[in-house]
Amino acid sequence: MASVVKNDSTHRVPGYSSLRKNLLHLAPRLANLPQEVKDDLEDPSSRYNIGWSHGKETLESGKPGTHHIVDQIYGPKAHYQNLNWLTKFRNFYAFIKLRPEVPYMTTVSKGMKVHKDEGLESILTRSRCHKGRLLYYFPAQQGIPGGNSMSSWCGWHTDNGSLTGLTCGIFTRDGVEIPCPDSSAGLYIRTRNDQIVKVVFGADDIAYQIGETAEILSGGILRATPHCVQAPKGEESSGVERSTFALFMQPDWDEKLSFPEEVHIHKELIPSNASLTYGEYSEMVLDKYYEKKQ
Ligand SMILES: O=C(O)CCC(=O)C(=O)O
Ligand SMILES: [Fe+2]
Repeated sequence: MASVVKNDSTHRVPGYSSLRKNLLHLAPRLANLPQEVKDDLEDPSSRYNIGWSHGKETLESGKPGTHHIVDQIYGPKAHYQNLNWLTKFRNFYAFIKLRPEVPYMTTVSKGMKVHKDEGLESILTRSRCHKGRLLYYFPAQQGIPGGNSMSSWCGWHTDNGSLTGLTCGIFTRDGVEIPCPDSSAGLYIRTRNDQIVKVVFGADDIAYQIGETAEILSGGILRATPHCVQAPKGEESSGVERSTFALFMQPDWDEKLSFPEEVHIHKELIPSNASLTYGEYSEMVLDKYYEKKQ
């Protein structure tokens, strides 16, 4: 994990506490809308990267990602312009309110030089393609095979962007916030020396994870953080849902990336000494995790 930043007087995001709460409480509301409303928010042409997505992503060697997501791309991007889904669901203008965090978060990446004279910070600062994802985890069915595994809510994976900012998730039952009955539920990461660690941070803090693009562009100096999400277990956990928000900071779609000779991740996808745009690279990775575009 890159770091956990305290939302204290030195790093304060104005109004963060209420923005977080208001946003996260929208997740169960959206997830419980009638199916036809959610169908209308789907966008297959972006391979469910914006709008409503339920069980479309495949993580951890063929295991479906059991999480359910709503995404919004900030800023213009031809690839995503065919669906202005915000106009369909006005409440999600809350996403836009979190936008001022983007430059704040990029300061974390200060000093991470990705090639000769270009820092990750400048690539991320000029990017208009940061992606917000409101996540909702449906209550886990108790007593099903595999339900006890550490990755029972979301399979092990690394994020595709450069740096991911995560809010502290909330647990709810029927949309009402509750303390989680099982303290082992939540986000886990694997460290560089192969230890599995539960990520614990405060309601007003933001956790940052390193993504694949930062690993690739730094030639492996930075390492993408493998992570998964565990569902709560036991009878008293029935009906417990989880909601959180991830901000994937990533280069612009058209940003030309020079990949180092030695690539440590997605080796099979990236030709050696490749010069790809971030968009081309993303499409390759999406082919791996989603059904190929027809
Ligand atoms: O739910 C979380 O805390 C993490 C979500 C996540 O890993 C993702 O959306 O890529
Ligand atoms: Fe992730």
